[in-house]
Amino acid sequence: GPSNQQDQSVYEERHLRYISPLGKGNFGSVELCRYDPLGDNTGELIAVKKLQPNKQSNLEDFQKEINTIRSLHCDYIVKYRGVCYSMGRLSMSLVMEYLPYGSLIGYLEKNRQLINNRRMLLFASQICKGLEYLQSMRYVHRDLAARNILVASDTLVKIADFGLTKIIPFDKEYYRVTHPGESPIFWYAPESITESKFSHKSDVWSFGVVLHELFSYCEHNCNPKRLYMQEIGNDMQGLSISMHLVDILKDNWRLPAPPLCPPRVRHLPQPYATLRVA
Ligand SMILES: CCS(=O)(=O)N1CC(CC#N)(n2cc(-c3nc(Nc4ccc(C(=O)OC(C)(C)C)cc4)nc4[nH]ccc34)cn2)C1
Repeated sequence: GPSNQQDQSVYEERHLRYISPLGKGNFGSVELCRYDPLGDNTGELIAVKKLQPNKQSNLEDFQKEINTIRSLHCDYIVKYRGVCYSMGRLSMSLVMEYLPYGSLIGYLEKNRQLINNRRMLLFASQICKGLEYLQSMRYVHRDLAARNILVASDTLVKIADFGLTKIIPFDKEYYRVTHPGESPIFWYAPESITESKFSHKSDVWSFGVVLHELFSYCEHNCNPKRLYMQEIGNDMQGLSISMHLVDILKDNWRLPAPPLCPPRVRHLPQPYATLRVA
């Protein structure tokens, strides 16, 4: 690969210094490491994603995730750095840029007082531009949520975690998933719940839920899951949660605008109102 360390593409495991855990999911986990070939602690900090050594997480999906993130070059999408092979265990890890401020959820909860509407709209526009870039590459993210948005600085956020991302076939407008798996249904558009159909439009729906999280400052007592369950809980009749959710959405119930949401965001101008958002 290119000479300087920044564009490194293969990282040698022997120079990787584990520092701390950064995040965890069903099939993978992300760790903070320092890549320190000189052994003098001057190496760069990197985020390393490993597969959980359980049976379900399969290497093929991880390989697809690596190929996806490697093909993305956008200021509003977390950057691929390279891969690290661990021969002994015949497995590999994904090396990415380390975003020091962590997930958007923790950042909003911690810095709530300091963040005004102007900054909130800046973050929203950056996520929107990241999504626009993904759509220009025919990718559907399928897991757009505040938990998967990372904070690079006080004025920059990036879309991360491409574990569920799919490419829309050239002759279709949507991607149909065969195995719904662990679905984040409270961020899903109705057609994704009922027909496992994912498209640029369903990503826009999820972006609407992310806007709700943003203007709720990711407060856990008004997160989308809790608000939807409160609404559904009132008429639980044995149907599955997802069927109840689709019912209230088809009855045009929507997440209530967060109390602190500015009027111009609360009431989108008419043309945008047709943009189905959560
Ligand atoms: C879903 C399966 S998953 O396991 O693959 N996985 C979880 C996932 C969700 C998303 N997105 N994730 C990505 C990162 C991540 N974090 C960072 N920085 C930081 C910096 C600070 C902190 C922090 O203060 O944390 C504590 C716990 C509050 C001390 C956390 C993270 N930089 C990154 N660069 C590339 C990825 C990446 C973490 N979790 C993707």
